[in-house]
Amino acid sequence: MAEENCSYDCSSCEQKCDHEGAPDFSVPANPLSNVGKVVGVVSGKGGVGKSLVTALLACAMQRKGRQCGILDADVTGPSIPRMFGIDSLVTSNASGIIPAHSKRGIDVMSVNLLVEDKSTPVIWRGPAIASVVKQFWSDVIWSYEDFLFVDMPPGTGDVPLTVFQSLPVDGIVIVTSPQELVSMIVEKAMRMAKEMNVPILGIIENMSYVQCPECGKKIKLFGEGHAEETAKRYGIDFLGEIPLSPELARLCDAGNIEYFSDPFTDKAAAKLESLK
Ligand SMILES: Nc1ncnc2c1ncn2[C@@H]1O[C@H](COP(=O)(O)OP(=O)(O)OP(=O)(O)O)[C@@H](O)[C@H]1O
Repeated sequence: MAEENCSYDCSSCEQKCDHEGAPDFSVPANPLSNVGKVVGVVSGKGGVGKSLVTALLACAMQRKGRQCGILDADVTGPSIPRMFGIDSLVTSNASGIIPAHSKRGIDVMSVNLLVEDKSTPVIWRGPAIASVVKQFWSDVIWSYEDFLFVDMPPGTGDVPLTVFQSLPVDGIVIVTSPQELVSMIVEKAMRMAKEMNVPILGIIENMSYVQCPECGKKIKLFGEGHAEETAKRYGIDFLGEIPLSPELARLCDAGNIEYFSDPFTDKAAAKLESLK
């Protein structure tokens, strides 16, 4: 069969050809790596708090006694090291790159840990960025991780595609904010996940409300969010909402996100536990 007419679905095809199944773009992990579950964190657009949710999920699972790592695939906007207050450079040996460690032992790999001057912009084309992400999987020694969280760049471009094709992703968490067209974002993420054969673990809404410090009332700054009803409509788990919190912003800026006592990711953490 001509290559352009091939769906790579050999289960419904009787043609004899020289390939079996879809082309395999998977990249081998570093031989010294030992990774349990790989969880991608995605969003429809930038600035909705995807990196923050990635960090909070890793902190929540680490608190539960699970060893966690974060692969920062948001190469052009890496914010994970700053949230954890990591500014040293990573080191390497003959076997690979050794990730940095946060104060509470979360392993982190990010472009920002490779450059002295953190304000140097990464001005690379898509294929170069995608190749770096693959190296973060193949060259980094993720020596023992129960969970490796991948902070994806926003959208459905080159890099998310590379991550889905190259890494053994066990599931994705979608992060939305109340301002967004949630159903469109969820639909896009669902289609991509389906095509890539990756399960959607659920949706988390960030910046859902602000809690009045005087009376405790929840103020919906951006109006009513639609993440929960959208999740229901598509049969996806709604994993919770995170308020806009000045304390959280302050801890992020100070590199102390691990000290945020966070009840907001409990449901998501329980879902991740169930992956075991
Ligand atoms: N719920 C929140 N409360 C307080 N600050 C928040 C909250 N969510 C996000 N922020 C702050 O907003 C900024 C953007 O968040 P973050 O880097 O997680 O977004 P992002 O979706 O990963 O963005 P991008 O994809 O463009 O890198 C950060 O400085 C973070 O500290």
